[in-house]
Amino acid sequence: MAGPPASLSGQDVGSFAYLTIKDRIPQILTKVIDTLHRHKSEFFEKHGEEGMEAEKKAISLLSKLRNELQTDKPIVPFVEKFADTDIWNQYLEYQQSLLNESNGKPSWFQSPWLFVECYMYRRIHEAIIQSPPIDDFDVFKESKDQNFFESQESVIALCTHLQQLTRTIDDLEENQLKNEFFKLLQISLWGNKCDLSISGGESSSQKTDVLNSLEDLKPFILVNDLEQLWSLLSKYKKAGGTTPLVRVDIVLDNSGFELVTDLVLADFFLSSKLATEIHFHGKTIPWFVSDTTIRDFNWLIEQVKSCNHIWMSKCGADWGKYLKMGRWIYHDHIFWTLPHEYCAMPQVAPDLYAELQKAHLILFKGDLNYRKLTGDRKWEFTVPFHQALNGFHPAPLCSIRTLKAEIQVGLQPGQGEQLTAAEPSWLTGGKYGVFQFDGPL
Ligand SMILES: O=P(O)(O)OC[C@@]1(O)O[C@H](CO)[C@@H](O)[C@@H]1O
Ligand SMILES: [Mn+2]
Repeated sequence: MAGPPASLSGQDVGSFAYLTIKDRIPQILTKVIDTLHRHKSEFFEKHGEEGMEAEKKAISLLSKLRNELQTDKPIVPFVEKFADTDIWNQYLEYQQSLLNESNGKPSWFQSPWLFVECYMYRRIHEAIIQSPPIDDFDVFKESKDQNFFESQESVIALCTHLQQLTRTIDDLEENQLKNEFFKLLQISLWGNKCDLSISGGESSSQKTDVLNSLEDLKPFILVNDLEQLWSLLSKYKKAGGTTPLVRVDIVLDNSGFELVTDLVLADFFLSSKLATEIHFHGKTIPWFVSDTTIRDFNWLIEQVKSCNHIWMSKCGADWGKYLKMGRWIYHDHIFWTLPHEYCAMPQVAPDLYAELQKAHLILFKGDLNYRKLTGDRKWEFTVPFHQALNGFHPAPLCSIRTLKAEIQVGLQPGQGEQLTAAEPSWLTGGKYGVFQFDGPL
């Protein structure tokens, strides 16, 4: 049998991968440098001269990185010792070995896009950890927080909706409950439109009322496996306590508005008794601009809790309690910020794979997770999702993703071609979305 297809790469001039490496990534780096500049006086107040020196050092390392990228220099190994340094450098050697026949060195435009894009964020982190005492500065924190504040109205609307729903949830008929479940899943899907790396780090918050737009957005869901999710979870609920623990894992994506939609969904899982335990998975380092770290997760819940709105603060208080009681559990693992595709998880991070195997359902949020699930490869549009997962089946899983990269599998024959003819940017504009399920029911 033929192996999986080639990786998306900057080699394909004019592709979204190429344009990302050429334009979007340098733009993000420039923004990071600017952020450090703007915090100069804060570093001085906190750390004196040493803080100023550290800022200078980080900026010079980042400028060097931007130059390497823009002149398509070879990818160089990491020097600073960190928890994942050896794994990263081994992966770099592996990429090198793939090129050995042609005697080339992996460079920015010649290597797989997934690899170089992850590498760029890891190099930003290296520049920061090499610059103590500002080595725990999150260069993206400001924009993540801004995204949350700018989405305030939508957050209030969502929290109010959730609180009204949970007050009467036990009286709902099965069909009504299913309807509400589908609504919150769709909100979580469209919440994924708001990531900050696609907009080159520019503000991209939620300003419209998603709740009232769901019907209008339905035609843009290209694969809709929501029924499978319902069958799977309602089966446990109907069995009435024969499976006393029902665990749903959510592999988080972006902080800000998207995280609120995920927490609202996670709250609903518990209130509806469709699940008894929610496990969240976040990033250990700042990643793809808007991704959630433990600091973002705690910060956001604290913000929701201390807000001057009765239903919003009630949500925050409930969420704090879930965490205290262990009904919500937050995990992080270095694997999520490695460049590997997920089919490599059993070898690279067997502990994480074993953890995921305990779930009854795993939800993978966002575009980058989709790219890693499918290996970021040039699959035909009609290849089944199960096949593109390439052996990654820890538990029943579902990708909840708006399309922001030139990759999509599991479509009907002709569907992809029709979309291409009608709307050339359908794969990358974030306008379309999928709920794509894999697993036994
Ligand atoms: O995973 P997310 O937050 O949905 O999207 C991350 C993302 O914006 O980053 C890349 C562009 O730099 C794209 O693959 C993708 O659209
Ligand atoms: Mn993201």
